[in-house]
Amino acid sequence: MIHNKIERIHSDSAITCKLCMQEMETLYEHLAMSREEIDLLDVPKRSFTVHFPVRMDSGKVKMFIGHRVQYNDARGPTKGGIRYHPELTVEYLQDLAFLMSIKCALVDIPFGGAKGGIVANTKELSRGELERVTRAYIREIADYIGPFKDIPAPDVYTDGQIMIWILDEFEKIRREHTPSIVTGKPVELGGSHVRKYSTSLGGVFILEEALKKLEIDKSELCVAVQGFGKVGSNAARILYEKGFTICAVSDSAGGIFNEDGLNITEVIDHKTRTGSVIDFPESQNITNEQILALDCGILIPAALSNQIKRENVNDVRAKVILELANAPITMEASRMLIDRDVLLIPDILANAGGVVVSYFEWIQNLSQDYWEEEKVLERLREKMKTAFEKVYTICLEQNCSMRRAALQFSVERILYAERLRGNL
Ligand SMILES: NC(=O)c1ccc[n+]([C@@H]2O[C@H](COP(=O)([O-])OP(=O)(O)OC[C@H]3O[C@@H](n4cnc5c(N)ncnc54)[C@H](O)[C@@H]3O)[C@@H](O)[C@H]2O)c1
Repeated sequence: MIHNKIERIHSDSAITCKLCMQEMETLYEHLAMSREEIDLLDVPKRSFTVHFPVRMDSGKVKMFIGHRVQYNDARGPTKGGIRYHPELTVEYLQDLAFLMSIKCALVDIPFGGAKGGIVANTKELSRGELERVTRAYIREIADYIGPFKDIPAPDVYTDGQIMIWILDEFEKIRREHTPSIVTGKPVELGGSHVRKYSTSLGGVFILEEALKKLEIDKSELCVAVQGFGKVGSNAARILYEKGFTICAVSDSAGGIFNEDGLNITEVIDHKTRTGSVIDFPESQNITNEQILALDCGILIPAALSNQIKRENVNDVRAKVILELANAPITMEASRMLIDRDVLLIPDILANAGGVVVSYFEWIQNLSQDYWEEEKVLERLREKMKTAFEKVYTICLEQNCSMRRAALQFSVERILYAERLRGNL
């Protein structure tokens, strides 16, 4: 079950990459980029594969494959997750690392993009094997990572515990404490407050900015959230606490609707008790197709990719869509929504809050000055607000979609850094 979910999230990122790569090709033409500029952006700076033996619980030794891609470091050390997946390929990691470069530039944090991982099915590893595989991988790549070279983070099927094994192995090799080598650590060992809900909160800040631009008061619209996992439930909770009316939420079993609003604190309790949001008292059960078609004003897809497509796009009635999931809307459906003047806030902007708080964790580790939750919140708000302003301005000036504006803005920032360095 868990593994199926991981497969889906893995393929979600593949779809995001594909969509962005398609959009990039039209962007190259739009910006009339030179051959040198395209060539420089087209390839990762460093991309490598390591092979290493690990002793399994059976006593036998098994060979594993690991990859790491450091895409573009013009703006700073590279940053990106480590995922464990049986179908991981270096080509796919290159696309993901490129997207990380774009996201970091978009929210103006001084990092380039990276991505890496191990070809492994974690379902088939014991905890001890998982630890030995992680440590062996880090020994192989230790010369190429570091707080000012490349900083890993959690991704699909890796978590805070794995980050701590990475930290510990790296510190053993270096023989000194280096908490800034990795982000996504538990707060007790150098992690940052807010990290657990940073993606959702970053998206909420962006949504608030969008509503200001549209001169819409939160009391005028209600919100529907598709997906009630880490990202969706935190987004619903934060919006509810801020006084938004959340009229519908859903998970893989289905959704619930109450036009007067749901008490999200109680919905979270109900889901913890029963395993799903459905059958919540004082609400009507609906399907996942129906939630997308509600007359809700604000729609937040926070589940899987490809949820809104040609077949159902005409049913969508929201005025604002915040893409917290990766690639929840196909390119064709996106165009149709934009033609209908729906404000579509793209995933690369809407869900960038996670990497911003990773950056804050890195700063706190380097300075050994740990921030209160309030300070993290304020600084996250500032970063997201600034990124939104820049993207929205381009969008208005060039009459283009927010996705195009976001990609354009990031690419121009990266190319500018390359020019300053004399690489162009
Ligand atoms: N976790 C992060 O920080 C992060 C960052 C960036 C992007 N994302 C993206 O956000 C999305 C959600 O990630 P998450 O970490 O919350 O995952 P999660 O596994 O915690 O939650 C996924 C939720 O979607 C629900 N779901 C599954 N199938 C569904 C369906 N057909 N209809 C409606 N709901 C369905 C599940 O029941 C669950 O509630 C993914 O696209 C992920 O790539 C997550």
